Amino acid sequence: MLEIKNLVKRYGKGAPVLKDLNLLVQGEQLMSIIGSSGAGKSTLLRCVNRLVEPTEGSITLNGTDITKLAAKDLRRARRRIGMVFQGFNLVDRLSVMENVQSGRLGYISTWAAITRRYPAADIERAFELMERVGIAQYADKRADELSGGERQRVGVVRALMQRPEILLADEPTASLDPKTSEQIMTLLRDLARELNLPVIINIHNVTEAKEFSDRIVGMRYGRIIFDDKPAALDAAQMDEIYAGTPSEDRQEIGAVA
Ligand SMILES: Nc1ncnc2c1ncn2[C@@H]1O[C@H](COP(=O)(O)OP(=O)(O)OP(=O)(O)O)[C@@H](O)[C@H]1O
Repeated sequence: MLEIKNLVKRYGKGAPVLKDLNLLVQGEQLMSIIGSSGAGKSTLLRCVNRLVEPTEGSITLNGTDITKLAAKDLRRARRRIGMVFQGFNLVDRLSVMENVQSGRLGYISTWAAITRRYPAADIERAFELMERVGIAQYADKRADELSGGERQRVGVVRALMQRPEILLADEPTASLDPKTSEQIMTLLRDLARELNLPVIINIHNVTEAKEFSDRIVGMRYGRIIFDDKPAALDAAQMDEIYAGTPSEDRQEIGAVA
């Protein structure tokens, strides 16, 4: 369970971009964060693993307040938080298996990692996960030989190798074509259920968010102004979340009822 309480983020001496934000996320649900550009979606996601330092408030993951941790404990806590990126963040010249095993860095010895002598249990788990997401046949291929959708599957498996307690995905489909995007969203939704894993996705495409999420959080100017099931996201709510966003931009992302 992730519990965010009274979270405030200020960059430097600027006005807060997250304003006293509260959020509770439990297992087995795919939650999408939507909102216009600059609403604070990325900042919120990045506060959870402290890629961005929160200014005030607490972020508690299954009993551990992440905001209170010093370097060593923070490193340990970060292993419990999986992250999937828009640009996949793979090492192109390494194989799929090597990329996947990098999710276990911090668990295995540096020597084992350098010599690529991964524990048998890690190899077995990697194959199980790769088979689950449909990339096992590419284990020995270089990451840059794969398509975008396949690369994002590698990113997902790498994150799952950590056995995370929560999975954060920052615009995971923004670099993909519509059909592949749908496949990745389906995969993330199904994995949330299968692994009883809360998945939080920061996403621009409202059509996808509505189709695949169990819950949608709408942000505006650093605050949550909508938090409900997708079906509850009506025209009035959408107008509030996207007020000021040009209508052609809203059409493009499906931010119209
Ligand atoms: N490193 C930074 N330094 C200063 N201001 C920042 C920094 N990162 C983000 N901001 C500001 O914080 C606000 C929220 O940005 P954030 O990227 O979290 O929004 P977002 O909703 O994710 O936007 P987008 O959809 O465009 O990615 C914006 O006003 C942005 O300019």
